[in-house]
Amino acid sequence: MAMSLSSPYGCPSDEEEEMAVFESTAAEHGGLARPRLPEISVISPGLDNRPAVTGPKLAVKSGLVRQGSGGEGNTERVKVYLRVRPLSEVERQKGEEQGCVAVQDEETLLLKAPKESQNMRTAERGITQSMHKFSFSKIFGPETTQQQFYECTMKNMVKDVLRGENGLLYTYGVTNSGKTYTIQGCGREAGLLPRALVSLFRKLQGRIYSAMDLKPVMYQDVRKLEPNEVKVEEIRRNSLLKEDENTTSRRGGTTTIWDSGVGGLSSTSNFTSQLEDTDSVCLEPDSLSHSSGDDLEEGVQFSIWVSFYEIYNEFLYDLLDASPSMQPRKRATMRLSEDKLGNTYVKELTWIQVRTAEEAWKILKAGRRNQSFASTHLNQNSSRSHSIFSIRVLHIPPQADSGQAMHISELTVCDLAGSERSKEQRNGERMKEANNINTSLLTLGRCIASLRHNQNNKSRPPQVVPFRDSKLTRVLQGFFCGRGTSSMVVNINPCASIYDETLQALKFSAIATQLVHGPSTKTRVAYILSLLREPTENGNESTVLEEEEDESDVEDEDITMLNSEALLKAIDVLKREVQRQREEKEVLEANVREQVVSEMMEVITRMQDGFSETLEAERALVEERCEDRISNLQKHLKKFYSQELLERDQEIEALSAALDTQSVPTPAPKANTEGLRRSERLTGTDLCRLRAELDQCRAELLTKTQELTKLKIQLELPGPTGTITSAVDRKIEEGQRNLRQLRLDIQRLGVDLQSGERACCRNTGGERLRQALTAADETLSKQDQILLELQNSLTLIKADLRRKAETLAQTEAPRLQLPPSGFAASTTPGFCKKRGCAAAAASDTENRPPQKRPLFHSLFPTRTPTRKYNTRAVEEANITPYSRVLRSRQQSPPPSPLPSARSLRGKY
Ligand SMILES: Nc1ncnc2c1ncn2[C@@H]1O[C@H](COP(=O)(O)OP(=O)(O)OP(=O)(O)O)[C@@H](O)[C@H]1O
Repeated sequence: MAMSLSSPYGCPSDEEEEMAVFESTAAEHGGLARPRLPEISVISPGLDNRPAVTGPKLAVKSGLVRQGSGGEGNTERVKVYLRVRPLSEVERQKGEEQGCVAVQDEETLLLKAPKESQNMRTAERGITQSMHKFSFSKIFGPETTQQQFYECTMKNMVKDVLRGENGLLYTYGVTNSGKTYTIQGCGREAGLLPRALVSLFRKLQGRIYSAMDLKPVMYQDVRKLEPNEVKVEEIRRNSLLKEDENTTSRRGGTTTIWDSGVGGLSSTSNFTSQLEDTDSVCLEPDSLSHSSGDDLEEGVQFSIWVSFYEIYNEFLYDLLDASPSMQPRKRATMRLSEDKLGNTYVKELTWIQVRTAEEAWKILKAGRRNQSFASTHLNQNSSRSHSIFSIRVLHIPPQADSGQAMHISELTVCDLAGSERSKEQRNGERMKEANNINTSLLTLGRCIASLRHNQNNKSRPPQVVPFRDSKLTRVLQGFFCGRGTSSMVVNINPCASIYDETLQALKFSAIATQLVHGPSTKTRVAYILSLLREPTENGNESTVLEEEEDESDVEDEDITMLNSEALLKAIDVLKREVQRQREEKEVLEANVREQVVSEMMEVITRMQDGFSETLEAERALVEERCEDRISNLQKHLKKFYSQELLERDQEIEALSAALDTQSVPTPAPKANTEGLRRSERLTGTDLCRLRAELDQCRAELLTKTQELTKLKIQLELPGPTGTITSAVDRKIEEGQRNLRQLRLDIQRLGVDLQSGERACCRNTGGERLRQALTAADETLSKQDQILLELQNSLTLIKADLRRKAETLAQTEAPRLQLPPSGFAASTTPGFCKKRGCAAAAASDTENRPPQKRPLFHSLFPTRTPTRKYNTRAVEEANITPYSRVLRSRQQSPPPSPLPSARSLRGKY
């Protein structure tokens, strides 16, 4: 989401500006209400007449709180310094100098909107003023030197940190306004940080604890290191220091590109940056000459550790962790964690022990090489991240081993990234950075506004301060909540072209100027002392404490000045207080737990109801689906079996048709017969085979019938009758043999058909098959009948022929004396014999016609022997093998033709 700079600070824009926020803008100038606005908008904490926030009730009473610039009775306000940087030559040539920034006095700044600014346009429409007045703790003009700035801003913080206080200094401003210049410096113009380091080490001369066995960890704890851990620390420290030396020796304008971890290659660290111009901390000879460590605690030694990290695109990167490489690589991010008291700290942050300012300087430079810089349209070497350099001072008492408490104090210097209109960034990565920078600065602004609101409205319920909304505010939270004091340096650039941005930055800082510090370490001491003055249970105040009260005033509220009796008393009071607070908390916790439990129970009940409803609905749905599936299955099964039955019926019809026509080949089993059961497939194959054999038999029968017909015709024709009859006899015999064979085959086929029909016709149109087979049998019977008739005719013919032969013999007897040569053969014994044979055969045939009788006997053993042959033959012809099957069926109960739908369903 692109954000413009119009209100990234939690400040309303000019249009929405509230009088309550920016204090007495109109009231100061005659109370003119809109639309007639005053010419100048006055934004100043000093002009706030309302009583500023008071600290802890009893702390004020005892007068322990330091007086701030806000006047008597106010707690100490947060120091907000303004630094105006000089215009560069190029900027002057571009006409940037339009007198829009004017320092009126040490605390007052006047802004006049230039012609082209947005502010001037809105002012011309009467919406806002074109001039704005701001007040700050101190304003530093363009001519201010680094040394002067240090003296007025950070020098005291260094003193405080050596006394055991924590301090934060952060720079804020539009990009290219001089923040990095102020913190780190440029060339020989060392900034606040190197000066602070030099000052610190000068004060600690001879008091440095050089062993590395005590290391700061977590929020503000100390850990004793094992010898092997000390070695690791030594290696890490030396490698960083060596890295600086190596880099210095190969310095020549090389640029290293680092992968920032999130958005690809976006961080550029230029070796020829401002800091690299100096190999050592360069300060004026007399700048810190008066520094001395006289006010340090007696016998205490100091171990100094530094860390350096940045917040880039809402990710934390350790700037001292990276080993140098010329290859782009992915940097590891760090996480924020909380100790058991809820204090936020950076987990796995590298802390390096330094023993001199030079070492600290080298570490700073080594870390800076890993920092995210990029070129923007306003600044060639713009910081794209918030960089945080921390110095932790371990106050090691002389008898540290004897269990005497060790103390830690910290000085943190934060160089915030410059705010900028994100829409002016054409590069996607720069735009993303700008958005993240603006978002975190916006959160910082909201936090400061909420803190101010809470401080000004003690009687109302406090607002939640959104520290958790950004990494920056989370890591700085402690400094806004009593961990120490914070100071803000607002940097501005007097260029006319960025007037609107400068105005917004100043409005943001105006809110910060109204902040007071949270209860500091000192005020906590005051709080303890105030507890000692609390009325005792019998209503009298502690006399010991009354004595100590004056003393504490005199001794500048130092608790260590109290005598042991008072301290013991204080401890007792504190113990009681702790006990009381614990009990309070327990009651509170019990209430909270009760509420949580009841709410949870409600939620669980609601969830239970919801689940039951869902379960019911699911069950109904599943039931419905199952029913649907069952009905679908039934439908499909029904369809499948109907189809199956239809196909079988068609097959049977085809079979019947084939049997009827005797010429149409039996249709081959369909390709989909694979799905049929094995028995059905076997039956189908057998049927085919049987049909083929039946057809063959019929064809043979037809041939024989034709031959018989031919013979009959031949017999009617005149000719050598003996030859003809004998040939006919042979043929008849042959035909009879064939017929016997055929009948045997038919009998076998009948049996096979019977079994096949049993297997196949149970579920199909068996009736039709039966009819077809009956018809076939009838045809066969008719043919048998014809054959019988033929045989009878043949017998008659033979008898006729015999008679004729006898007649002929009688008529030819006289001629036997002189038989003609043509009849010699017929009068030969062979001939007679043949004739005799023929007669015998005829009589035999007559006595034993037809040859099929034994076959019919075997086929139809039930025929009545008393009947005449012809009747029997007809009967036997009517009793076909299939009719036997039918008869046997009629005797046994018929199988059910089709399985019921119920049995099918049960089967599947
Ligand atoms: N007081 C000053 N005297 C002389 N030159 C200055 C002063 N302040 C800033 N400059 C110069 O102005 C330029 C921009 O300064 P600097 O890089 O410190 O800005 P910045 O606010 O840190 O920018 P960014 O937020 O983009 O990092 C630098 O060239 C610096 O040397």
